[in-house]
Amino acid sequence: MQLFALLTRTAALPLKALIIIAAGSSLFNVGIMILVNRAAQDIAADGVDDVNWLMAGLFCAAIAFYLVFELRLLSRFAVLVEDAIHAVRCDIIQLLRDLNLADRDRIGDAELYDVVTQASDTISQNSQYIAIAFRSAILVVAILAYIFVTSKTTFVMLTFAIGLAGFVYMRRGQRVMQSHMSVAQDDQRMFDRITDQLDGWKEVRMLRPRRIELADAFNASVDRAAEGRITVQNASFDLYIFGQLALFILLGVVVFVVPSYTDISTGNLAKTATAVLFIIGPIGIIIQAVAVLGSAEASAARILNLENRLEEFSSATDSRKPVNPKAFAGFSRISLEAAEYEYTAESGVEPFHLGPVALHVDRGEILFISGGNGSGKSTLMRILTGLYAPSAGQLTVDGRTIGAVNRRDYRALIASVLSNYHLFPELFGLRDVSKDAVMEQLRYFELDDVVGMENNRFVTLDLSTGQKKRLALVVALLEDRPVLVLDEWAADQDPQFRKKFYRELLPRLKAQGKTIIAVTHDDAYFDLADRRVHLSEGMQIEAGPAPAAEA
Ligand SMILES: Nc1ncnc2c1ncn2[C@@H]1O[C@H](COP(=O)(O)OP(=O)(O)OP(=O)(O)O)[C@@H](O)[C@H]1O
Repeated sequence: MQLFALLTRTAALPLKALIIIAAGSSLFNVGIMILVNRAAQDIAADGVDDVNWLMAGLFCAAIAFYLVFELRLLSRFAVLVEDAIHAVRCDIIQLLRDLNLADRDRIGDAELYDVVTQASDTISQNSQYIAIAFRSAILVVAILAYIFVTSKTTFVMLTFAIGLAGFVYMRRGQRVMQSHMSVAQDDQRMFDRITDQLDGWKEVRMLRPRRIELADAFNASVDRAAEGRITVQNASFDLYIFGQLALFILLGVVVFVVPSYTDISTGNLAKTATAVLFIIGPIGIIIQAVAVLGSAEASAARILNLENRLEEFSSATDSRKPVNPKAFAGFSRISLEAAEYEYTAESGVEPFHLGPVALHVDRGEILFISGGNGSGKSTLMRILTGLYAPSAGQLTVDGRTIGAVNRRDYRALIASVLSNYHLFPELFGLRDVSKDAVMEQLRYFELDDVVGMENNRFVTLDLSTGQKKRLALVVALLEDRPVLVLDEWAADQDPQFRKKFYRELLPRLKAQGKTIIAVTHDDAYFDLADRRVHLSEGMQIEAGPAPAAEA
């Protein structure tokens, strides 16, 4: 059972303690039943006289003890479940943080959000059912033991009937569980459509047919998800009805079949019938729990499935030893030696292949990378930044190959603004940078009027495209690392600032000893580069001489 595997993954279930608490709760529950039976027997024998205070007192005491054990069981289980969910969420986020970019690209956001939020919440919200079902199972055993003592024939008949009904019930329960899994997939598709709507807000607004078709697609995904839910609910309801029916049959067996086929006494028949009435409650709870736990089981399966995939990826990822930021601090040359990269083929489409590429950049140099759209520049930058591992050839620093063991040390050399960069509202990882240093950079990038800092947070990120890119470069420069990697940074800048970037900032950074690797289409500034690599359709071709013209 996946749910059990998930709950016991981080710490063994304290089964002994739980059984003791559940047994305590069941014991007092059975005690209540025996007291009721006994009181009924006394009344039948002696008629109703005064209140039997001893029995009433014992009855109240049994209820009080039952409550104490029951509450303890529920709270213990809640802590257990929350601990397990917390641990699994942390594990998944940790595994995700450690993923290579190439593997990260293969995990859908919808699946990730589902696992970290919805699937975990489903388990958390249903945890009390696990506890109550566990207690109910023990209670059923205890009541059956009582029936065994009262009438062995009834016990055999009941055990057989409960076993048969339980078998059929569980088989039907598996089908419900499969329906839960397909509902989760429908939900993920619906989430993708919502993302399309939110991310494509402007595009949707601008083209009415797009709005209509996207709305149709969204409605279809919502309908599908709703249909799936109805199927699950109907199946759960069927299961519940089947369970109830089985219970009535059970009662019928005791009242009609048992007296006819056994020599049970009237007194024992009454006791057994009461016991069956008492067993109906816990069996009913187990029935309800199985129906509800189907969704928890499906959620646990989704969580463990994602975790397994992440673990598979992480076995091929970078070493977990602590990063040594000084490992390559004194480097002289970064090189790519016949490096190649190929994306994973998706549904029959020929994957893009980069390389072989051979290049080097020496400390303090400026390397430009140029090429047409889709020629592989960004892919090359991801290799140069250590985000992608080359599928052939190698990335080296002063002859040392960069691989799984030292890739994180290598990345500590580099600050970057890549394509699809993300601006964080806070200066994460830059706590030691003074506010003055930040303000100085903001002034240099002419952002001080629009972006302020408060408590290490930017006051706003509501900026123009070019301003956002400037802010991303501010953050990269504050990282103060020896190598700066920029992917078409100047593309969104106005001509004045573009000139300032090429003619003032880059030479200044070079003078400070920074190594700069930049993707650029600005051929008017190619003369700045110490060397240039040109790509065409993934192949490295000889870079032409840089135009001498001053922009
Ligand atoms: N995650 C990915 N999975 C599969 N293929 C990809 C992926 N990212 C990019 N590609 C493919 O790799 C090729 C090169 O993309 P890349 O982004 O490196 O080009 P580029 O030179 O930076 O283009 P541009 O100038 O348009 O930004 C493209 O044809 C693209 O389809």
